[in-house]
Amino acid sequence: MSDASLNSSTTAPMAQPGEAEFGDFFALLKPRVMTLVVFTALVGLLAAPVGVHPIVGLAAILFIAVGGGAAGALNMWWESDIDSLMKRTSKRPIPAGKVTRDEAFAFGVTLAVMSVVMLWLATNAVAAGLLAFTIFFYVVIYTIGLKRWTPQNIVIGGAAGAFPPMIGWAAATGSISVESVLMFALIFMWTPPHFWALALFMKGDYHKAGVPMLTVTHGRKSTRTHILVYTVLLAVLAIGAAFTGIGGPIYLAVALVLNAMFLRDAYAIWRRDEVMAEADEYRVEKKAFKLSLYYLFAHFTAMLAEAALAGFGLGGWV
Ligand code: HEM
Ligand SMILES: CC(C)=CCC/C(C)=C/CC/C(C)=C/COP(=O)(O)OP(=O)(O)O
Repeated sequence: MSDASLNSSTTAPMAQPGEAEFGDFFALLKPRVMTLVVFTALVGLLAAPVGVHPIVGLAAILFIAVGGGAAGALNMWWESDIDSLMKRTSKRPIPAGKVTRDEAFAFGVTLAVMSVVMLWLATNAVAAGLLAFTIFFYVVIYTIGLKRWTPQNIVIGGAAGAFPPMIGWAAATGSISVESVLMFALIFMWTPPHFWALALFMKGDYHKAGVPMLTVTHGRKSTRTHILVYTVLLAVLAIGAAFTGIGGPIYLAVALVLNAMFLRDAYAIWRRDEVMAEADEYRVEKKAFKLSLYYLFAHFTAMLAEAALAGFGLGGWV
């Protein structure tokens, strides 16, 4: 490879326009993270007390997925400089020299506009407006605004990832309700412990890239305390939600088990120091991160089960 085809700030290869393959564009959509995003949107849509025609429901979920993917592509467009510095992200399509920044930008904007317009045509203006706002929030407020500026980036920016069930609910009902706001709140409170557990074992990455994550600005001990505090608040919210319109006995059982497990892990993380964590290669932190994914999946599955039973006149506490 000639020097001219290397990126000047790193030794990463530079992409040539038009050479990217389908898989490279697909990777820009952050498909793995978006699976859970799309699942929470699906639960929002199905749990709503208004029946949706299956074709309309399928179209709505597809457009929400495309909108989420577009937001991921625009995030990678803006962050290609720091992505090339971090081990975890250095193989992404732009730093790996597969897709140019201009291609990623055009791809992201096209899909973002298309997803919003199509969701509007398929469902209603409230759902489309929420999708547009979510994309804007993730790309402009979180990625361009907060992420490189404040360690509260995750706490505030996490709202972006909490909107999808509200979008799903709005696609079915055309409105926002207490139930969909509760789903939002659950993801909002869940995001900080989900991310900070990972930040603890992705040691050095954010430091190297100069991103002011809590681990970098306030240190690792403080991050451990933050995880515990947020997990306690999350448990109160998640268990309390069992006694609202999205809950019921099945949800309560799931919430009690999962929150006990998550609290146990958060407490173990808080009790540890770096020497202990280094010794077992961050086993507890890795376990908590993995559990965070099951945690959210299980809570939303339980909400879906309650809503399905309600359809037969059996859900909730009545
Ligand atoms: C600002 C908020 C969030 C931040 C900073 C964050 C950060 C991360 C990071 C850095 C990873 C590591 C894996 C990767 O690079 O792909 C990850 C994984 C993951 N996140 Fe999050 N996350 C956030 C919110 C969410 C939300 C809202 C969801 C879904 C509702 C979610 C679902 C997932 C899933 C499913 C994975 C595992 C992906 C895999 O298997 O590789 N995250 N998250
Ligand atoms: C419908 C719609 C628009 C949904 C968007 C959902 C959304 C905003 C999810 C956020 C999850 C996510 C990819 C976080 C990564 O944070 P990061 O970008 O800081 O992580 P990185 O370091 O891996 O790039």
